[in-house]
Amino acid sequence: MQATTQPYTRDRVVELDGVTVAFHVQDGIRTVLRDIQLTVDAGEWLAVVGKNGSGKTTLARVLARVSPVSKGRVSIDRPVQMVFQNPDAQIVGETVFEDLCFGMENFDVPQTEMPRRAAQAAALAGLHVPLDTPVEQLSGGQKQRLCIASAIAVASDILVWDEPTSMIDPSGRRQILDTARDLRQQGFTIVWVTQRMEELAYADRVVALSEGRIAFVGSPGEFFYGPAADPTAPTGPANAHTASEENAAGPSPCEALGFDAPYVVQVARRLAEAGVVDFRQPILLPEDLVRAVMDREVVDGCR
Ligand SMILES: Nc1ncnc2c1ncn2[C@@H]1O[C@H](COP(=O)(O)OP(=O)(O)OP(=O)(O)O)[C@@H](O)[C@H]1O
Repeated sequence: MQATTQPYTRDRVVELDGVTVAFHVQDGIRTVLRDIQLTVDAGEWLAVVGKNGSGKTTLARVLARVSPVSKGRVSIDRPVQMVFQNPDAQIVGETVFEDLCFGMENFDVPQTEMPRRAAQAAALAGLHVPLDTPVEQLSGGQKQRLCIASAIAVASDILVWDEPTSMIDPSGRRQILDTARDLRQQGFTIVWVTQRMEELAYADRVVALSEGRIAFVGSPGEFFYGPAADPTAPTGPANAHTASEENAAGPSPCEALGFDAPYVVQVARRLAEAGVVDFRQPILLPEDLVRAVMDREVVDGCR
């Protein structure tokens, strides 16, 4: 099974045209983003990766309209909210309800509308606690969900997540990813900034930044296996495993940019090189690999 089988509509909700962001620093001007051309479609999951300092957070802030640009055009047709790394830096209320109301007040949501919206947003974000729960009683994962609920409560359906899993444990990470996947299923547009390669499996597209420029745009399969691994490429799915073998010889875009591919991708590529598995779709998740191995028609030594 592919990780990204869910179709998304092709209505463009974000367009960056020639965006450059530069800051005045002590010894002159520092250009952090250079000539960025980027679109985001409604309902899409766009992952943004890059090394430290490559400009990911700045790009996220431009998308959320909290960072001005020095040059270029930003077109965004609806509210965008950010979900940050550190929930404590984002939470201002003493209770869940108070925190949700704070954001809604800033967006002029009528008082009478707030309880309904708060309850709905908390449920969508998977925050299943009474709304009068003190924030200090929430776990790290629940605080993240509160930040997500705050974003949803102000009627934003474009959520920009800036390394949301970087400060939480693996099980909390899994839950946040699942919440994002649920939201995407319900039509939310997700921009997911991360340095964790295994999280790219859930994206429709990956944008890789290097020194403030876009160094790669394509599917997660292309990112990890090379362009010919994309089943929609002209060679077609039937030839995809051959293409994967061809690509296996050279570095993938992921490797060329200095990242280690997720373990499952490394194993899949080795199995393909050894001729153990003919995968016709890029393997992105452990369950995809297990299925590809189970589905092979002939297993050496088991004829
Ligand atoms: N307001 C600012 N003034 C000057 N330099 C800045 C400013 N904001 C960001 N930078 C610099 O721009 C570069 C890119 O920063 P940014 O936070 O966008 O990168 P990043 O890819 O998100 O990095 P990380 O993964 O470390 O968070 C960094 O070198 C940073 O120091």
